[in-house]
Amino acid sequence: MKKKGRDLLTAFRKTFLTLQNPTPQIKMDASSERYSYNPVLRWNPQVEDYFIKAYGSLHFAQISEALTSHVEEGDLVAVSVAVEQPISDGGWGLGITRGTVLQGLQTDPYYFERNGLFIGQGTTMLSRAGIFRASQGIAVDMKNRVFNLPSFHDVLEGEIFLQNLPSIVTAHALDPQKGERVLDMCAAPGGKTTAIAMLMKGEGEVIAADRSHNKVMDIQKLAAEMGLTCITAYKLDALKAVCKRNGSSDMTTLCYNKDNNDVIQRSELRSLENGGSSTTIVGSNVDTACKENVSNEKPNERTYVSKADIRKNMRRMRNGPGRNQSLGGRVENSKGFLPNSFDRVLLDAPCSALGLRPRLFGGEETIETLRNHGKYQRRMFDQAVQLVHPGGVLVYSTCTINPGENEALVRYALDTYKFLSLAPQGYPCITTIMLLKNLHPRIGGPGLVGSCEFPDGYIEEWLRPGEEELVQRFDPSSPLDTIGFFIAKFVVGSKDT
Ligand SMILES: C[S@@+](CC[C@H](N)C(=O)[O-])C[C@H]1O[C@@H](n2cnc3c(N)ncnc32)[C@H](O)[C@@H]1O
Repeated sequence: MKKKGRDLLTAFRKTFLTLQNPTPQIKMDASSERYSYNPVLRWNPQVEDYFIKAYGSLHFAQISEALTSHVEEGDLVAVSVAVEQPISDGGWGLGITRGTVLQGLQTDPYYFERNGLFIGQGTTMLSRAGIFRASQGIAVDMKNRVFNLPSFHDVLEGEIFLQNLPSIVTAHALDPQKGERVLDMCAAPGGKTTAIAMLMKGEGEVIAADRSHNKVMDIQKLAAEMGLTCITAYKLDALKAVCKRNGSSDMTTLCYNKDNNDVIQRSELRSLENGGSSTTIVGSNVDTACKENVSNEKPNERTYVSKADIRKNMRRMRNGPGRNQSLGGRVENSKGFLPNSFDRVLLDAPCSALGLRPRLFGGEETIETLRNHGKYQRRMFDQAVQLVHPGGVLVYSTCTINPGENEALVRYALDTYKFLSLAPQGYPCITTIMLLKNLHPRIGGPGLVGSCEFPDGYIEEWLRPGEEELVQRFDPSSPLDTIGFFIAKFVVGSKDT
């Protein structure tokens, strides 16, 4: 292993890599000449502190990550790191990262356009999947470095998590508060879940659900890596997220009383969610609602500890919590949660992902499949809406530009659930400073008003005048240079009417 490559690995695993000379098999979307990204780094504040101390005036504040899914071993990639810039008030600012690298030859007039700091070119030693999976090895063998970058080795690993700007904005739109009970319904790999937990300063309960066992393990691993113990992850089908107690999922059942003392309220809730049983469940995750694999257990069955667990715990005691600390290979199943049992719910729905960039269209989506996404999302929304108590907040987001999955979902929601109203998402924001200061950024553009008639006569209704400014639509072709994304925030009113 070359020392240079090893030293740079940690940095480059989470650094901006873009295909510079794509292999002939890769075809770009004809309408898009460039690969562009707009990722923003979330810092663990202690690391930021350490980093600034360690590197003094260097002021690294962002490392952008934008590794296309098509990078294969042996590809030539451009590597950029975004840095903090001086701003007009004399301080340091995080200009929104633009890791934009145009494709083409060096003679291309846009060849050098990038707002990140271009640090050189290299050859990938692993595929993209390999780079993000491998815990050691060389990610990129730098062939052509512009200058010497200090090694990030052992400094940032497991401490930072990179996200697209709209994803970060989504967590801020949810605006979770300390001490609240928050559900992230389609949570894997846990990017927004961890952002939510960080906004809550680790105080409260963040429940992350996904239907995939392995993806739930990814959430657990990420939460453990980031030291976010307020996150509990479950395997759960979001289409069955509402737990039917005594055969009923009556939406008006109020399990959550805002006026009550929090502790009493939560213990009552747990009791209810465990079927009203007085059994005390010993061990972790007592907060699970209606758990399949716990609710019928006898207390003493929870005391069994496998040899593997003992070995793991010994390793942990010896090494302390590290990036490889995971909660184990077991994943808890959940049978769902009681109606009105959350302060806030995020439904970051599976979607057609037509906002992702670079988007290499394989022509796989048809009008029918796009409509099917919408139907699936509405069914999930029907569940989500039941889980938020009156006065709570529900945020719906997608990474698609398809109005049928965005504005049409909002229309459906407002027309179906009269107790829902769209909530403003914050103030216009031009720098990510607002994000870091926990202000509420409104960065995306307005939603689409009107409707669309399809050839088969089906009319898809979008937003009505006045509603467009209450949602955020991120257009990937806008100067903001983000992925395509959509965020709607609903406030839940009284469900009695
Ligand atoms: C857009 S991704 C979520 C990204 C995640 N919120 C983040 O920011 O890291 C959608 C997720 O929904 C999950 N999913 C799809 N159908 C589901 C279902 N019926 N129940 C629960 N999760 C589902 C997928 O496994 C996928 O992880």
